[in-house]
Amino acid sequence: MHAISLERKHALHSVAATRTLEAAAAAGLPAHTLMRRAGAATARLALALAPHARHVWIACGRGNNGGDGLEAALCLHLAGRAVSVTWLGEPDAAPADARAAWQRASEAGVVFAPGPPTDLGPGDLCIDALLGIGLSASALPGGGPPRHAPSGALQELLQALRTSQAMVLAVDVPSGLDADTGQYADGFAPDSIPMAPRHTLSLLTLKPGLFTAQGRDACGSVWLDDLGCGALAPRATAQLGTEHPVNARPQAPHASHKGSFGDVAVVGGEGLAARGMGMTGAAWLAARAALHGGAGRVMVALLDEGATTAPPWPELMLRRVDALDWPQLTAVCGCGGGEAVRAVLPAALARAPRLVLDADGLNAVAGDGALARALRARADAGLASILTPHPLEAARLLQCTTAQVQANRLAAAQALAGRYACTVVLKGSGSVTASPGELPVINARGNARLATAGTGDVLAGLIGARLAQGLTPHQAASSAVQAHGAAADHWPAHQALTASALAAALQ
Ligand SMILES: NC(=O)C1=CN([C@@H]2O[C@H](COP(=O)(O)OP(=O)(O)OC[C@H]3O[C@@H](n4cnc5c(N)ncnc54)[C@H](OP(=O)(O)O)[C@@H]3O)[C@@H](O)[C@H]2O)[C@@H](O)CC1
Ligand SMILES: Nc1ncnc2c1ncn2[C@@H]1O[C@H](COP(=O)(O)OP(=O)(O)O)[C@@H](O)[C@H]1O
Ligand SMILES: [K+]
Repeated sequence: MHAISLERKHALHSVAATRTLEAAAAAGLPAHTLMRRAGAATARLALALAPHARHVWIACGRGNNGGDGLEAALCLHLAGRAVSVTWLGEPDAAPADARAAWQRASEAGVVFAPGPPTDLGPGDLCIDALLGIGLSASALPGGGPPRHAPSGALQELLQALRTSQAMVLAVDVPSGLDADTGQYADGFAPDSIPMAPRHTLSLLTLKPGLFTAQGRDACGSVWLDDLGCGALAPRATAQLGTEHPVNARPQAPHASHKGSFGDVAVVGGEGLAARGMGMTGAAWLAARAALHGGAGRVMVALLDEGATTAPPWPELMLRRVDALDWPQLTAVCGCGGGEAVRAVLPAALARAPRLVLDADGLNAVAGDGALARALRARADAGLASILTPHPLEAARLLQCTTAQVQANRLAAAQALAGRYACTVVLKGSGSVTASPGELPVINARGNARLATAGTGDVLAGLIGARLAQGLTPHQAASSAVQAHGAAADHWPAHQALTASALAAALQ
């Protein structure tokens, strides 16, 4: 068992892949072995997390997730801990593994109670073994009419886990969360983020939904125990994090010059005169991030007719769009681009060998079939493209709703990558980078301090810098997303995180 470090990459497996592994592992082991291992692992982690708990309360559901909880109760009881269990199951209706666990726990004298002890305090521990990967998919948003609604008893136990002052350890997955998508099933989403610390012990595999959408808030710290079956794991569904260098310009040769690190041109920043909304700041932010991200030369082509302002940073060079030498550039197109960016896109799509398309550049493609076809054609011409939509922009590109994108972020990013034959970064908590033929990467770095205007422009600039320095689109995008998130994670608590400061902090 180990805590999941975000400093290195990890394989992620869908529920279906985990079920395949579970079946293969169970076939080679005596009956009930996996559940006993799961219970023992849960008990070990419980003892490590709350060594001084006066009481451990375990909420167990009717299925095998509840069976893991019963096995954990037995181990903790045998270790001399004060344990009580609330079990929603019945021996006659329980699956075989869970029934055996109930029998062993009962015979050993584990205490069963209708609800949690009334005096659970901050030093105590709750274990959430209500629902695991058997959560019915029909209850998920968009999954059709729900077969289940959470019963009153289940709701009460969930509420007790969420309002308890005691730390909560979730077995396999926080109950009600879909382990594939990170979305709660209907009726399971909490009203607010719980105050007590959360831990999640994922069993057999790490699942993608633990790290994207609602997953990060639901899980807290994530641990993995492969139950001794890691060697049987099937092909990964996705990857958590990346090991590409956080600093994309490590140990450059002495005989380098500024042309060795690529030219980035940021094209965007509609002026105030066009529609009464000045967005030139977005272009400067992307340019500054490209500079700090290690690009050799950074140019800015503002979509601001008649602007004669000097660059706010002298390292940045102003260019008119018609003076851009497209074939030599990595173009970052769309940041603050407004309506004006539409006119520039045909040239950018046709001529830029490396293109990062952000914000209004994406909206223009979503609303114009000719631009969409031009984007799609770039792959056949050997031109590299990266799209960086947030969920609303992704929904426009996929002609669906934001809720549908969020319902399965991994699938949405992969669908976009397939549709446009390019790399896609679907932003938001647990950003997903998907590219045709590559394992998608979920980034679990970053936090809500990034939810401030302009951080997306900074990301686009950083991706551009990495693409200009020769990383593949998938590497450039996934490593930049990780570096952007890591910068936010390391941000001093007492210091405001603004997009400008973030751009300057990048390396
Ligand atoms: N087998 C093994 O080898 C191993 C399995 N392991 C463990 O088993 C877990 C998977 O167990 P599982 O398949 O029994 O599913 P589980 O998560 O307990 O849920 C099923 C229960 O929930 C109910 N239910 C479902 N949806 C619902 C909803 N929306 N609202 C309300 N109720 C809902 C459903 O009701 P039913 O459909 O029966 O009416 C049933 O009672 C896995 O996460 C891991 O912890 C480990 O020990 C490793 C080895
Ligand atoms: N809660 C969050 N957790 C992690 N990352 C976040 C969160 N909120 C925003 N971000 C990140 O911040 C950036 C915001 O980008 P975007 O929505 O395009 O903003 P803007 O257009 O203002 O620049 C994205 O990289 C996104 O993933
Ligand atoms: K659970």
